Amino acid sequence: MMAVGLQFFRLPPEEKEKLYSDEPSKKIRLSTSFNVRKETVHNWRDYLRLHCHPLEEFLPEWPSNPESFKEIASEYCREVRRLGLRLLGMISLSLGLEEDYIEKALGEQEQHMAVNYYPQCPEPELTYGLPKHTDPNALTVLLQDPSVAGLQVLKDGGRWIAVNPRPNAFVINLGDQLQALSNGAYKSVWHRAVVNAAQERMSVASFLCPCNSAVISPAAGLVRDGDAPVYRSYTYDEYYNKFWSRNLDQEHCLEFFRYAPQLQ
Ligand SMILES: O=C(O)CCC(=O)C(=O)O
Ligand SMILES: [Fe+2]
Repeated sequence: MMAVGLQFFRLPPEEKEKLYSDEPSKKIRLSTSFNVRKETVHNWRDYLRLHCHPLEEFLPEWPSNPESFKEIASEYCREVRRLGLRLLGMISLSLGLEEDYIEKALGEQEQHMAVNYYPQCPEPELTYGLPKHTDPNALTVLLQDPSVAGLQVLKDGGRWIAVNPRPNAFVINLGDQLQALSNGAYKSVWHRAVVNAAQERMSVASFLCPCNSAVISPAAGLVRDGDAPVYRSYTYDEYYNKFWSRNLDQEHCLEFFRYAPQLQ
């Protein structure tokens, strides 16, 4: 997957330009930084963002250059989805919920993929590949470049620590929707990607997302008797629009969805 992703980014600019768009609602697009329409300072990243589920619907529009892209990336997406759904089952059980609780709550989940390409950067201390953010979706399966580090997560207490690549391992990020569904028991991790002057770097992030109409609210079983839920209910559509209407590096998007009785 990494190799075919890199081949894509090595294509001549005229070829890649055909897919360029800075419109977040487009389902297949090549873009740069994070949200060029909202940012005043851009980041050192290009990314190919693809909707991946149902595959048959989106596959025809995926890049056909490099030639093997569709075949390799579609098999990768199928396997990642199976892994992600298994993990959601285990997370449900870990919360004392039925194994299929989260899967049901998220509805027929969408799946998006970001193939991230961070070129070598002559002055890496002046920028980020991706600044501090949490993932707005439910669960992210992240494939890292096996030979170049760059991902960092924020630990309690405000220290950034490197999550260096390990051979044959994925990084699993819990996203905002698992924090909301678990009523804050699981935290959606702050993370960022730094760049470096010596080497380009890639990562492939697969995002499992609730279906747009799914109504997300803390699981009733996790709100103790007499307590108010931490978050109000909302549709994922509402959440996702809020997320893309902002720049990264701001407060946690879930803060806008805290339970406030007067708003109910
Ligand atoms: O490049 C990385 O390691 C992080 C990518 C990421 O956080 C994202 O695509 O949301
Ligand atoms: Fe992320």
